This record gives sequence, C-alpha cells and structure tokens, in this order.
Amino acid sequence: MSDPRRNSVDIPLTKTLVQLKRVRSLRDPSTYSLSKLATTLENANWDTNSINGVTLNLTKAANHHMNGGPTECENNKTTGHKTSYHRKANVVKIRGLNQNRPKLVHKARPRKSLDSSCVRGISNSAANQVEEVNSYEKLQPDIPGKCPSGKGTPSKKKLSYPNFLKASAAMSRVGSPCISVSEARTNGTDGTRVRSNDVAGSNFSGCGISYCWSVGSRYRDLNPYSDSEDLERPLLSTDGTGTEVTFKDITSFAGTPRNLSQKFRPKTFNDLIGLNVASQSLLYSSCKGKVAPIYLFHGPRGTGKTSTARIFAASLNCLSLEDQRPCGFCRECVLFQSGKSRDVKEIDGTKIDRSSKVKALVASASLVPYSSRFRVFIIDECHVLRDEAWSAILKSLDEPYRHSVYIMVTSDIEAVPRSYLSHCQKYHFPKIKPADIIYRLQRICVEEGLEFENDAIQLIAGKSNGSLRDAETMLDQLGLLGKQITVTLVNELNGSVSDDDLIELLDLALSSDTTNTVRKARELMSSSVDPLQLVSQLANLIMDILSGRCQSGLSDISKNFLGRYALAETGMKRLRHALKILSEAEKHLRTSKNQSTWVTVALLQFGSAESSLLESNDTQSRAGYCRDEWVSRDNLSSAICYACSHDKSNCSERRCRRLKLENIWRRAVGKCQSKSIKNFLRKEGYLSSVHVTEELAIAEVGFGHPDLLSKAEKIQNLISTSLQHELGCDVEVRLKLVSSLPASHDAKSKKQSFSLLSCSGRQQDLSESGLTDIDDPTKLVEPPFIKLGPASASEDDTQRAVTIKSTQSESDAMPKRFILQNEYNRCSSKAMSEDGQYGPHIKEPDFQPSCFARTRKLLRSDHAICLRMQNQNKVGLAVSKKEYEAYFYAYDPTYTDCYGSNSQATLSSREENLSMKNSRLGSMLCWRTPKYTI
Ligand SMILES: Nc1ncnc2c1ncn2[C@@H]1O[C@H](COP(=O)(O)OP(=O)(O)OP(=O)(O)O)[C@@H](O)[C@H]1O
Ligand SMILES: [Zn+2]
Repeated sequence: MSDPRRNSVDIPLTKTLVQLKRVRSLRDPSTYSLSKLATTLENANWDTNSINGVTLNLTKAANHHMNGGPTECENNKTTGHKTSYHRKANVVKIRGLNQNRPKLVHKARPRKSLDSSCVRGISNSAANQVEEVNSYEKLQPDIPGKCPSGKGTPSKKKLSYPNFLKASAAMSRVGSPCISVSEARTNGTDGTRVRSNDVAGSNFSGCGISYCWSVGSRYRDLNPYSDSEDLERPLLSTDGTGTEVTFKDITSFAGTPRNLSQKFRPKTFNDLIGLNVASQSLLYSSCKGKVAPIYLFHGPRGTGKTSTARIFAASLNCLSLEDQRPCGFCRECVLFQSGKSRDVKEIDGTKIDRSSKVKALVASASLVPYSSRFRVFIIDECHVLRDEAWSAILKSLDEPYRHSVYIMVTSDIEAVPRSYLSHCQKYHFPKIKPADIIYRLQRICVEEGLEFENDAIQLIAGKSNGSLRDAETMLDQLGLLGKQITVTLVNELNGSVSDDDLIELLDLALSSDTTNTVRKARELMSSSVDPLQLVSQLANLIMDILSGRCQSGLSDISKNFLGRYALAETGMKRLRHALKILSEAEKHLRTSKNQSTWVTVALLQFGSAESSLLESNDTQSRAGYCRDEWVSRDNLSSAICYACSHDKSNCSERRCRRLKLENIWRRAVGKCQSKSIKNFLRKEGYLSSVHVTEELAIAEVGFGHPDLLSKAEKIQNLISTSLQHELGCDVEVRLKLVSSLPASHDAKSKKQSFSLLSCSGRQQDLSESGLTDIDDPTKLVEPPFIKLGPASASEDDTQRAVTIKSTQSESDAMPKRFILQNEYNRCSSKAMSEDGQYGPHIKEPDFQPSCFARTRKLLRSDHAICLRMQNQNKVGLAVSKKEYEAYFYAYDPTYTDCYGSNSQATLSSREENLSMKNSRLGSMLCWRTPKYTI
C-alpha cells in the first residue's frame, strides 16, 4: 500500500539539516545539545554536483553515528525512486533527489518530521535490532554503587559504542509515534507494533501530529522529553573519539541545563517540595497500577505541575519493582531521561488548535505503546484546549484503551469547563511555602558555591510569591553578578524598597507626620519604585508584622518600631487599619493615572482614620458608659477618666466640669417659680450632661424612679425653660430613668457622674465634689462645645446631637483621635452637591488656625456642623440622611495638609452603633488634599 510519506523521504532531511545549521548559528555549542549535531553537520561537506541528489560527506566524528546503521532505505513504493543511504568510508550519499523535488517539498511540508528519510532508514533497519539492544543490560549505564531496580549487584556493564548507536538509531526513529494505517499494518504483521483500535478509520494516513509533539521553542529549550523532530536524532560522541557511551553521555545529550530551574528540576517524587499529598498519591497509583485515564494538575505557576507530570509519566513506565519509582536506571527511565521515550509526549495545548490535530492526538493515544506500559500525554496549558479537543479526548477515554494516560496541566483551572473537570482526577499544586523555598534556595546556593545572606534568601522567597521557579530564576540572576547575594542586591534587582525604608515610611505615616510622610513617599517613588509595588510591599510588611514574623537584619530604628507596634495591642490595631486603607487604595491605584498621589493620600490616612477606629473601638468597649453614662454610675469607682484615659487625679478639667453641671442645675432649678417644683427637681433630679451645639443645647436630666420620671415629664417644658435661661440658648431636655440617684445628690458631697463629651475630646467625669469655684456657665456653650445644625432646624433635627470626642490631652498636640457619636440617623441634609462633589459647606475650606468663625461659616450648612478643638484644631462634620452616611473632615494645623477621614469613625445611636460606611466624600477630600495645603 502506498504510503504518501514515502514520496518525500528525502526532503525533510534536507530541511532538518538546514534547520540545524541555522540553530547552530543561534545556539551556544557548549550548552545546547542541538548544536552538537549541528557542529557535526557543519563539518559536513555538501556535494551538490550529483545530478541525482546530494552527497553528504561527513567527517569522522559525524560518521560515527552511521556505524552499524542501516545502509539502505526501503524502496519508495509510490514513486519508484530509490532512496539509498550509502555508507562508503566517510561519505554518505543520499539519492533520489531529482527534478520533482520542489513539488515533493511542497507536498511533504505538512509532515516533514515524519519523513526524515535517512534516519527513518536507520531506524527501520535497526528495528530488528531493537530487541537486541533494548535489553536492560545493554542500556544499563555504568553507575558504580547504584543498584538498579534493586535487582542485585549494580551492573558494571557498559554499552559498547556501536551497540549503543544501534540502539540509539533504533530509538531515533524520526516522526510521529502515530503510524499510518499502512505502517501500522505493516508493523503489525511482524508483531512489533499494532493499533489497538483504528479509530481514525481507513482514511487515516499518518497522524501528522508531529507539530503537536514538536512543542514550541520554549519547550524545545526546556524539555528534553519533547518529541520534536529536533530531538529525534542519533546520538553523537562529542569528540568523535569515544568508543563507549555511558549514562553520563546520555544525560548530557539531553542538554546542559541553561538555568538553575533546569539544573535542579526534580527527577523523583522525593525531589518535589511541598507536594507530599500529590506525590504520595501519584506514587501509590503508579506502584499499584491504579491509574486513571486522565489527570488534571492545576495550581499557580512554577509550583511543580509540569515536573510532577513528567515524574509521574516516568514512574508509570518505570520497570522497577521497587516502591521508589521512577528508579532512574531501568531502560524506560533512561530512555525517558535522555528524551528518547516514544511513549511520553508533552504537548502544548495551544498546538492542538485544529480538528486534524485533535484527531491525530486521539489516534495516537489509541496506539499501543512502543516499549512502555503506558502512552502518556502531558498536555500543558490545557485550559486553552477547545471544546472539540476536550470532547474527543474524553470520548476516547470511553474506548477500552488501557494504555493511554492524559495528564492535563493548567495554571488557570477556572478556564476549564466544569463538565470536563469532573472527568479528571484533580491535583492541586499550592504555592510553595516560603520556608520550603528558603530551604531549597539555600541548598542550591551551597551546591553552586554562591555566597548569600540568609535575609537575602528570605527576601527572594518572599518575592517569589510561592513560585519556586521564580525564586530559582531570581537566584540565577543574582548569582550572575558574581557577588555575595545580599538584601540590597535583591531589592535592586526587583526595584523594591528595603524593609528599613518601608518601616520608616510606615512609622511616619502612622504618627501622622504629614510633611515627612509625603517627603519619604516621594523619595521612594521617585527612585523608580512603582507605587503599586510600594503599596503591596507595605501591605506585606504589615502582614508580616501582624503575623509575628518579625524581620531579622533590620536597623535599630526598625526594631524600635516593631517594638512599639508589634508588641502593643493598640499598635496592632493601627497596623490592621493601615492594612485596610492600603487594600482600598490598591483598588483605586489600578485604575488611576495618578498613582503616586493615591499612595500618598492613603499614607496620610493612616494616622487620622486609624485613630478614629481606635477610638471607636475604645468607645464600643465602654459603650454603656458613653451612651448611658448619666444612668450608670458603675464607672465612678474607676480610677481612669473615660474622657482622656488618664488617671482621674491627673485630669485637669474634671473638678470644674463637675461643678459647672451642678451649678447649672442648681441655678436653673432656682429660676423655677414654683417652690414645690423647685424642691422636687433639686431633690429628685440631677443634670447629668449637657451637649451644646451652636444654637442648641441638649440637657439630660435623670430621675431615680419611674413615678418621678413621669412626674418630671409633666413639667418638662418648665425644666427646659429654666435651663434655657441659664444657658442662654435653646435647650432640649431629655428625661431619663436612672437606676439610682447618686447618694445625697443634692448635697455638695454627693457623687454625681456625668460625662461631657466636648469637642475638646474630653469626656468629663464630674464625679468629684467639694469644689466651690463656679465658672461662668456661658463658657460651656463656647468651644469646646459643639453646635449642631441650623437654627431653623425642624423638631426632628433638634433631636439630634453630635458629640465629638478626642482622647488627645491638651498638652499633646498629636495625634488627634476623633469619635463621632451621633444620636440621630436621619437628617434632611444634602451633604453632597448635585455633581457628586462634596457640598458647598466644605467647598473651599480655608482653614486658618485662628479663624474658627470662618471655618464654621465655611462648613456650616443645613447639614454640617463645625467645632473647634481646644487647641484650635478644627473638625467638620457633614451628615446625610442616606444610609447613616456621615462625612468626617478634620484639619489639624500641625499638619501641612488637611485630610479627610471617612470610613472609620463610628456613628452611634442610642440603641446601636452604626458604622459609617460611606467613603465617597472621604475619598474626594483625600483626593483634593493638596489643594488645602497651607
Ligand atoms: N514543588 C517543586 N519541587 C521542586 N522543584 C520545583 C517545584 N516547583 C517548581 N520547582 C522548580 O521550578 C521549575 C519549574 O517547575 P514546573 O515547570 O514544574 O512548574 P509548573 O507548575 O509546571 O509551572 P508552569 O505552570 O509555569 O508551567 C522546576 O524545574 C523546579 O526547579
Ligand atoms: Zn525505572
């Protein structure tokens, strides 16, 4: 039967040789195996004078591989041309190249690699010798001390060179493993090879899949196992003088490793790092013969999927009876390691892009293995396979083929349709743990004689993001520098910031040192550090600190920082919050054109916003006190002032605040006309707190019994009027039931507890007694008190009060910590202007430390309040009725910038704490921060 491939038997050789010559010119002869053949070919003397063809004169070296090879190619049955392969002394003649050649070239192109005639000639003729040379003993390498297959003493037998060449020639059969129908039949008759099922039908004329096998250059470079036409070549002695080929020769033929990844590519399951489960399972599977038809290896890049697939493939075909498979010494292992196995194919998924190739693949899988137990197809990047390919492969699994195994490899399992996934036995390859990477890198350094700093290795491991290949590649690059591998070098190579620099920046940002934060951030980003990378590095650093992975090799300053933050709970909270800000900033960064600004803005939020969070946490922890402090007197016994967290004895305003409230109440009650009411209020009621905004004061008055409370409710207006007279502004009175009245609260010595949450940030505990000085109560309505809302506010509006507290002590300029405690959750405000920008009330905040009035004016609107800190700092708050949104805006004259803090302040109602969730304004304020620099 005619075999079309034979029409072109001589063409591919020419092409291959030309190709090899080209390759030779591109590749380093000392490192790339292909060039070894090319070197030989370079010495070839092409004689084109022959009318019938080309005479190829090979030098002695080149001629070696012909020894023992066949001398005649089989007849070309179609054309009648005789393609001879003469070996005469050092001259090999290839005949049969005639005038029809261009035509043949054209025809033959699609399956050029199938038809390298002379090598085919060799292999075909050598086919009968395969049995002879394929035996384990003949291929057994000389490896003293090793006991192959565990079968007694190690073989000392060396393969003689001619025999080896026979073997290699036999194994070097060029072309696809998929034979044509005719070939299959031909071979089938002598029992060397049969198709188990001719799935392609009688039309199938050769698989033509060598393109599939012949993986791209990447695979050719990296993969000695690929069944590409390049690798289908005879083995050559490098110097031409050798007469014996050892195991070493074979492995070296597979190619000198070009990088550390190749050099240290795992060869057994034991070599795999961090893949215990997968390794054990696959090893067991191959040892026990429980082999699934299709596997799927998935996971991030550089985690050993392809390596494992290869090891598994080798293990499946390993002849060893031991549990340690692949043994590395049996015939199959040697074939595999030398890249000569015909039964293990590595295919790039992108190459199976046509139905013809899919068919060819499936047809090929249906063939019985050449010499092994299984035909293994490793399909890399399987997520690019088309549905057609998947269906064909999966369908073929239904056929009774017991010998084909697919190992699908992908780093993007999401892209593989679920229906296909369920057919596969899946193995996940997780990111390699840093500790494992470090261990591996250290071992490589030792083996390669590289000097290294341990911290540098740790840094590399950290930067490799769980990819061992990335780590090895980085190490490779650093090793080229010929210096010791140091942290600085690693940072330079990666364009990253050192941990000391990062910590300095973090410290500045957390301590709200705006000027220096901006300066440092600029400095780092201008030194070619990508803003995104800076954010990512900062986030990683914080995570390291939070997870207790304190860095070694840091400067004293950095250690000091870690001592302050990593060991203190508050420090950890700050860091957590900073991390949150960074993660939000990262989202913006990806879409922003002005990334540096975003980074700076994020950094500037560390101090303020994080403080809000801290305070909010503090507040929540003592929420009962803050919300109902006038009810509960449990905290009276506490030695800590809840206003400033200082010892009560050090609280400077405590006593006078206490007296102020007592006297306000006393004088207000004194203004009542009715003596009985006067007595009732003086005896049964007490003023627990006053919250004063610009035009409204909210006074809370407590009574110890429900009956008393209901009685008081009847005279609420009277109480209100009295207080209005006393305070000089509208007063909203809130009557509360308290568990018990302070002991002899009407006496000077009574213990009365209330808290005054003022804009100064003082939650005043006025439980002290015995003070006689009475300040002018009107001072209470001045800052530090807060003014809420417009005078024209509706009654609903007047129900609202805002308390802003800072734990900052007066003497302490920074940091500011604000808490928003909001007793309302609705407001008829329009905090945002229509264009989505922040409202007119804060349009052009022109903050001057001394111009509180102006600030107030700027911030003031139906829905904004402003207040002044005792030390002249200002805080603006705008609220909206939407979703309890609240916008917090702060300015601190000790900073050069003003900045917004959005999401972390806590809006709390009496019943519940509501987290402020809106971030819009905060972002905008932050975004426009530079405008407000003064
Ligand atoms: N688990 C591992 N154990 C040992 N070496 C590993 C491991 N993972 C990766 N390597 C190293 O990385 C190199 C590349 O690994 P491999 O090609 O198997 O990764 P991969 O997961 O298939 O990557 P990709 O998805 O990018 O193809 C190996 O040569 C080896 O040096
Ligand atoms: Zn083996």
